[in-house]
Amino acid sequence: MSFVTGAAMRSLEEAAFRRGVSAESLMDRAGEGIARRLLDHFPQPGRAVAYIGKGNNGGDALVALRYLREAGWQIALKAAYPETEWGVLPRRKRRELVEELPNALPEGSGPLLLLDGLLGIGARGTLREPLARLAEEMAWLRDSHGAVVAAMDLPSGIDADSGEGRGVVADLTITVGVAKLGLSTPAGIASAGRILLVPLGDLPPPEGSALELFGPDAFPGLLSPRPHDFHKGDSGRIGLLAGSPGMTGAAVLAATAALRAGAGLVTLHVEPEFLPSLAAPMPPEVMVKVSPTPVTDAFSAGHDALVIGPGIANMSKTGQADLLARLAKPHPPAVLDADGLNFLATAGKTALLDSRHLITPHPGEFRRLAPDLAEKDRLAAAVAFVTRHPCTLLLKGARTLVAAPGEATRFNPTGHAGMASGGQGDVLSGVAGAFLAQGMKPCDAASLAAWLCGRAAERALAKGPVTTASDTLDELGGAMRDWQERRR
Ligand SMILES: NC(=O)C1=CN([C@@H]2O[C@H](COP(=O)(O)OP(=O)(O)OC[C@H]3O[C@@H](n4cnc5c(N)ncnc54)[C@H](O)[C@@H]3O)[C@@H](O)[C@H]2O)[C@@H](O)CC1
Ligand SMILES: [K+]
Repeated sequence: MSFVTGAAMRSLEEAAFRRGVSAESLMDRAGEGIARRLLDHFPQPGRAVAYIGKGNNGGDALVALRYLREAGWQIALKAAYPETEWGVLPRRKRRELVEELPNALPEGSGPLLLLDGLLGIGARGTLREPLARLAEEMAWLRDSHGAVVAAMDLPSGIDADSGEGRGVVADLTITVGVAKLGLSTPAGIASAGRILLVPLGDLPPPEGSALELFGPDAFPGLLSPRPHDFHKGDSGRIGLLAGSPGMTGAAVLAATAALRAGAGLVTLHVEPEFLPSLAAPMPPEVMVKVSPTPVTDAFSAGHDALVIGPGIANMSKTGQADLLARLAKPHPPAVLDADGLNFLATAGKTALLDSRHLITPHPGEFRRLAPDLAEKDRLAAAVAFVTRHPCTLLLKGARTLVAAPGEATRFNPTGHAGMASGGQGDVLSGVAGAFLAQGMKPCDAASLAAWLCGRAAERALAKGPVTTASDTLDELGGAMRDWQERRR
């Protein structure tokens, strides 16, 4: 699913109108789809307040409100203008709600959800009164009452193309038809929160987009159920070069993540002096192979994929030299993370990266690999990097990007700021390694790993606002189910 400008979205709508589709039927399906996404996220009924302007964006919120009420939610309406000033469709959608709606916060328990229907793609310039006052009220309820803001189509007041503009800051943005380009920019990312898409058959995304919103709707079948005669040889063997004294946790997290993502066999290769600290904390399912040359062993053991880098800062100099030499020769597909990438950068060997390599740098590691690209915007930098070095790049940051030669760059919508903590990258590299070992294309393995880790961290929000890497691990299985059920 691609990203489009506001003008391209209008063209898609107009093409649908020419085919005889009515604006009202689009709105009905948009509002219903938005409500379904919300009910997936909030299975327990709570309180929902729609904040609306006079345009069709408010119509989407009114339709969604009706479905929420049917699901047992208490509802209320805060309208910026008298009903006589609204557009035709929002007025009609208001009448379909029939009863008078309170304009005060509903009593009761459960989540307090604010549906931001002030402005959609019709927004021009800074949010003006009386909408600005309602946006401030939403921000106040979010900051001081734990309210969750769900933006209809895009956060009100931001520009659909650039994401610029001060307006509503949402926790989730449920975008209709095709995701708006402004949601993918740094400014848009800061306003949108989690992006969810309501695809509409009558608004098909244009072909050949440079940036795609990654998710189960766009990539069905990546995690199909296993056939009944599946055995562990089919699920992939991973060789892991990870961990060192003082950094054993990185190896444990990567190994456990690989197993939880379905790897059949995980073997950790270690030097004899690292064995005492690394063997003890490993889960019992992990094989530990000791040798004076763990790098050589890992590369020649017949593994289906390698995961290299989490916590290997203290690897011996001979080990590092061996690693760089091995990476330049034929070998199974490999995830390169953390110190694995730092060794490459320090040795000036970034040029050896090619299609066998899936690299997972955070912005600091990326800067070391390509200092000249660091000042470019993230999308341009990612594309320039894989054009220069034909590998798969998973670039972490506020919204992970996955770029690979010949592929549209993928934008991962899952995850949240509460997962900004050590160890999450180790989990990600283990999950990506498991999918590589199962024969998945590197850009699919990378995107799916990013989606699942982010989704797992979202599930962990039930425990509290901060998500540790162990919390993410605990929720990986549930995230895989969410993907298979295409509910998120
Ligand atoms: N057109 C369609 O067929 C569909 C539209 N849909 C929804 O409709 C939205 C677009 O609706 P509209 O075109 O009615 O536009 P909006 O609902 O985004 O708002 C337009 C109104 O906002 C006012 N306005 C613009 N900028 C303002 C600012 N900075 N401060 C205060 N007021 C401002 C305008 O004067 C106008 O009255 C989409 O984003 C989507 O949510 C969906 O229902 C799907 C179908
Ligand atoms: K909105």
